[in-house]
Amino acid sequence: MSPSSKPISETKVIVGMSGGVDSSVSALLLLQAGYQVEGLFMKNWDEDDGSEYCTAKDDLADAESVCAKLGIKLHSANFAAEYWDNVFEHFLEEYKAGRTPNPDILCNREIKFKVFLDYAELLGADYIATGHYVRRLDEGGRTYLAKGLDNNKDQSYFLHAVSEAEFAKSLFPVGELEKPEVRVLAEEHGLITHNKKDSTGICFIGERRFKDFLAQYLPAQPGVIEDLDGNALGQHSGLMYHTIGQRQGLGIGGVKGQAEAPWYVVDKDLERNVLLVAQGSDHPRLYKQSLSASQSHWIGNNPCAHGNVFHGHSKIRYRQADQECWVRESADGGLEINFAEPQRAVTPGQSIVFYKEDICLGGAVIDQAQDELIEELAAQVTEAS
Ligand SMILES: Nc1ncnc2c1ncn2[C@@H]1O[C@H](COP(=O)(O)OP(=O)(O)OP(=O)(O)O)[C@@H](O)[C@H]1O
Repeated sequence: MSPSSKPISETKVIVGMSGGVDSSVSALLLLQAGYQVEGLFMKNWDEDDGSEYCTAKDDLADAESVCAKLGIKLHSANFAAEYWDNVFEHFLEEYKAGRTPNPDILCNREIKFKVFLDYAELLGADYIATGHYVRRLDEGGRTYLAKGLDNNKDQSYFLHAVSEAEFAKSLFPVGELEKPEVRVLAEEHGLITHNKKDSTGICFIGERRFKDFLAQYLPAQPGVIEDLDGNALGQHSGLMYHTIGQRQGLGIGGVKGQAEAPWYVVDKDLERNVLLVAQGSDHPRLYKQSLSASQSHWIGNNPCAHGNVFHGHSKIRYRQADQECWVRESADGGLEINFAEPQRAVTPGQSIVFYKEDICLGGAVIDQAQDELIEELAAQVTEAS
C-alpha cells in the first residue's frame, strides 16, 4: 500500500480528521494497513456570532472521540487567517464580479493540500490522508487522480485544482470503497461517527441562509428583473443572489398576459444590473453548445499542448454525468470547449473538470458560454477525423 520506499511500519501519515465518518474510516484503514497514524483537526473559520450554524466544536469532539477509540494522537490547528486570505476573499471578489465561485475547490487547493500539507510535514508526516472519495494511481513514476470507485460519491471534481506533486504526498483510503461499506466499517469498529449525516453546503456557511450570510459581507444592489423581450417583471435584491438555471426566489408570480409557467434565470446583465428570466426549465436560452474558460490547471501533462485538440469528457458541475467534449487552448491561454450535447445552465465562476475515462486531468474556471459551437474548433475536429 505504501507508494514510498520506506516500510509501511515506519511511514507516518497524518489524516485530516473532520469529525465525519469518511475521515474516521480513513484513519482506521491506515492503521489496519500498518502505518503510523496521527490525526489533524483544522479550524478554518472563526465564527464571531456565537453561531448555532457552525458545528466546529461538535466536529472536534467527534474527531477526539474517534482518535481516542483508535488510540491515535489528534493535533489541531487554526488556518482561519489563511482561509480568509486565500479562499474567502477570492470567493467575495467573484460574487462581486457577478460570478458564482466554488470555494470548496479553492479550499482543497489552498488549504487542505497546501497549508495543511505543509503543517503535516512539519509534524514529520511522510503523507497526508483525507476521506475524499478519489483514488490515487501511480504508474511509470507519475501520480494520477482517478475517480472514487463509488460513482455516487466521487469527489474528483473538487480536487482537480490540486497538483500532481501534492497528490504524490496524499493517500485516499476510502476512495476504493462504497459509502455504505464505510459506514459499516465505522459501526463495526465502534466509531461514533458511523451514522453521522454527510456534511452539506459550504463549510463556513453551514446550514444558515446563504443570502443572509452573503449580505453580511457584500452590499446588495437591487435591480430589475426582465424577460427576454425587455419587459420589466419585477425587482431582484442583488444579482449575486441568483444563479443561472435557478427557479426560486425571483419574487415574481404570474405575469399578466403571459402563460402560467415558472420562470428561470437565464442570464445576468452586469452592466445594467438586470436579471434576465425566461419561462420553462427547458427554455432554449438555458442551453449552451460551447464555452470559454480560463485559469486552467492540469494535474499532469497538458492534453491541449502544442495546439492539440483534447477529445474526452467533462463535468460543468459536481454530480453531473460525464459530457463528451472537445477542448483546445485559445490564443490568450484560455480554453475553448465544444460539447457533443448542449449543456443546461452553464454558470460563470464554476469549474469545468476534464476526464479521460476515470482519470481526472484537471480543469478551468468557466468564463462565458455560447449558444453555438465554436466554429474554428469544430472545423479543426472535422479536419483531423
Ligand atoms: N476540519 C477539518 N479538519 C481536518 N480535515 C478535514 C476537515 N474538514 C475536512 N477535512 C478532510 O477533508 C475530507 C473531505 O472533506 P469534506 O468536507 O468533503 O467531508 P466529507 O466527505 O463529508 O468527509 P468526512 O465524512 O470525513 O467529514 C475529510 O474526509 C477530511 O479528511
